[in-house]
Amino acid sequence: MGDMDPVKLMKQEVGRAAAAQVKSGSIVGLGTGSTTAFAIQFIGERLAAGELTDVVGIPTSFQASVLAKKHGIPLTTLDEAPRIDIAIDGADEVDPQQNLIKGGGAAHTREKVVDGLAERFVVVVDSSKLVDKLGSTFALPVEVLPMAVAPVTRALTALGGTPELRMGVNKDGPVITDQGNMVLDVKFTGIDNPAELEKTVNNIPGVLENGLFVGLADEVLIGEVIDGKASVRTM
Ligand SMILES: O=C(CO)[C@H](O)[C@H](O)COP(=O)(O)O
Repeated sequence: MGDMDPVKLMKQEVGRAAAAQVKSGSIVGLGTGSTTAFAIQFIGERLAAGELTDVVGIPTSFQASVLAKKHGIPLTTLDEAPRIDIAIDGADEVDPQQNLIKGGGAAHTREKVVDGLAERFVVVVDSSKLVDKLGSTFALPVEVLPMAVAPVTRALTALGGTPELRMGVNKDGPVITDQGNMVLDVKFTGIDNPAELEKTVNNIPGVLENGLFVGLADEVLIGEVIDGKASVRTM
């Protein structure tokens, strides 16, 4: 196990467990983020070892496609693929009903398309992501057309949220998504009805998609480190 940071270790083991679920001949939705990055790496390793054949990926972001190429996973698109057998993706919060907040990497719009189409959507998280109520630790990411940032900010404030425009790191100005839009991170003091809020927010003109994933997850794999030993459990 070495000296690997425990959070990284949890992410690695949960990524490995998700990659082990991929079968030969599958079309795989490839999520975004540091946990899914391990799953992508292990799918690539299984392909290279000949343990898996005929696997193609559908990336949920530019970053996922970069990683897939690096690890030798052939890619396809939703235009070409007749189905998605399994999608593997991370989350920023998971509640006891397996509802999620996603979008910490500003990729939630494409992620919802791909994860939502998958026959089986497997979520990979470390135990720090588990919450009793969504919105208690993480602000809700909302992708917004740049020309609509001001009115959408007002509408989200009227809903009781505190929106903040996500700013770039090592880049002046706001984060720009893969679609050329901006992201408002909206702090709520706990979300009582995620299904209703998901629809209400998406109904604001200028909103492309928000990070509430309600009723989409089929399985949540949780990485834990107990007494220095990494393990994976299902929810
Ligand atoms: O939703 C996401 C990207 O938009 C990620 O899946 C989420 O932010 C979790 O990332 P990580 O595995 O790095 O904690």
